[in-house]
Amino acid sequence: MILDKIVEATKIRVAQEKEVEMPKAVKAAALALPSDTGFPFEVALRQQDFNFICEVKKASPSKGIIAEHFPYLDIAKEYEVAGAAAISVLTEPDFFKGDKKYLQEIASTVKIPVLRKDFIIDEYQIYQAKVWGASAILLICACLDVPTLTKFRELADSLGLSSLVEAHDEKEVQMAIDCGARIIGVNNRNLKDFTVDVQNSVRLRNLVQDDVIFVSESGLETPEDIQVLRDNNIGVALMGETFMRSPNKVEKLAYLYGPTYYTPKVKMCGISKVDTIPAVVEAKPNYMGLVFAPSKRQVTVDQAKTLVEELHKQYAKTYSAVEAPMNAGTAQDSKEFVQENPNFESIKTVGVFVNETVDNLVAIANEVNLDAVQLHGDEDEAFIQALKEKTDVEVWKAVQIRSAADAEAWIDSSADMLLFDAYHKDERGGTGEVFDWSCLDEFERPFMLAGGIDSTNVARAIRTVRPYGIDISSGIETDGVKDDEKIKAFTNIVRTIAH
Ligand SMILES: O=C(O)c1ccccc1N[C@@H]1O[C@H](COP(=O)(O)O)[C@@H](O)[C@H]1O
Repeated sequence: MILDKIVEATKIRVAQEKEVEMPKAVKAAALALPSDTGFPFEVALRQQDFNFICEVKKASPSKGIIAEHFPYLDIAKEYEVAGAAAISVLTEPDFFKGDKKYLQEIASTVKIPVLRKDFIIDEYQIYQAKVWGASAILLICACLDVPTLTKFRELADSLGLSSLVEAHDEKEVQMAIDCGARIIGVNNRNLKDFTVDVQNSVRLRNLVQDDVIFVSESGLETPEDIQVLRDNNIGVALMGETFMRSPNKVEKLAYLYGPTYYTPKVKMCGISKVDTIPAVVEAKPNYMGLVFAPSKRQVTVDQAKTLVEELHKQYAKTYSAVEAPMNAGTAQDSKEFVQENPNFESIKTVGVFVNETVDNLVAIANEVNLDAVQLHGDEDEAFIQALKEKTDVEVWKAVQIRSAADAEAWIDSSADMLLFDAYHKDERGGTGEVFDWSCLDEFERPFMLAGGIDSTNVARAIRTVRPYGIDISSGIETDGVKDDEKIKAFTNIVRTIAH
């Protein structure tokens, strides 16, 4: 059987590797790394109602070479952008053409957790996985007995690594349960004859308790396959070949997930240069944000007026012929055009302030022609109510989140919109830091999600949090400057995944 051959080759490989890197040294290096990881692989696999582990795989014994051209880092980055929960990386060299460098480089590049996919028969390989940056290892029931599975799973736990324990039939599922697995994967491929039957994981699902993460592996290809898993209480799919053969992995994952049935509003914040306006107009977000608070993105009232006027002018020029053809071109300026075409919706403008007075807020909003003011300071409910009495512009309240209670405290606020951002001791916003979105799991009011949103996490943000809108600032910058290419890429991702 092929598995016996792989295990024999693995024994030889591990022996050779031990000659090159002494087990004592590898163990010491692994033990020197933090073990209080919080098991990000497991956390990620529970984050959404359905999650994908996407595999970086060059070849397999059953299919031969899958990817002649193998830009493994680009593939991994694309999986992250697409919204994969985790990435599986083959390190087995003889049969799967894997390599430790794939794991090392991918783990140090992406922010999502990485699984070492290999044939683990020796503790040495678990220490290696830790040193190479993995968050999880694969343990295969067909290669190990229950005492060894248990010992390896416990060792992985002690290092802060999760174990995906793979089974193929009833007996092996029982072995996985007996070794205390918290994640059980059922391989739909029979390693004896390579036949694939997606129903295999469905058939074995009921043998595993609900509190164990259940992964269906191999042979999955279509949205219908995924629906079958969902219908049978299976929340994770591990897929390799299907993704490897897809030229556009973002589109592929969106297709497998199916429609989101909503499109979040998008606010692009911290626009401070007229040069950026064409990219914003082309991207067509719902809101453009201008920062009036002290910040590297701060604009004066005069600069803001120019930016808003330029935005409306360029927007009208670009879209009026399509969206308001009757009056296109007759108005003298953009303000006049908007007045003459009340149904023509340009990009709305939001001013970002920290602890500004009510009078100043009203004056600036009028002068700049803002549609909303976003309050990022210590403004309380009484302040918001006082402000709302003096202006018709929308009032948004930004709240820094450390716990669910921080959001809950604002549930009854009279603010027109709540915006949740990452907590920072010294900064009021624009930090590029992400907070724990699970704090918003129970929050039942529309809100804007901010804080470190970028192209690599927006797909998961939309699918996991389903916010009313997404607010992005540093995520569309390079070296602190707004980047037209990032604005474009971000927009394409949101359009591809949310519809
Ligand atoms: O962007 C700023 O410089 C800023 C300064 C002061 C208050 C708020 C600010 N920006 C807001 O911060 C969040 C998150 O931004 P990021 O994507 O994490 O960089 C967003 O709401 C901005 O409007």
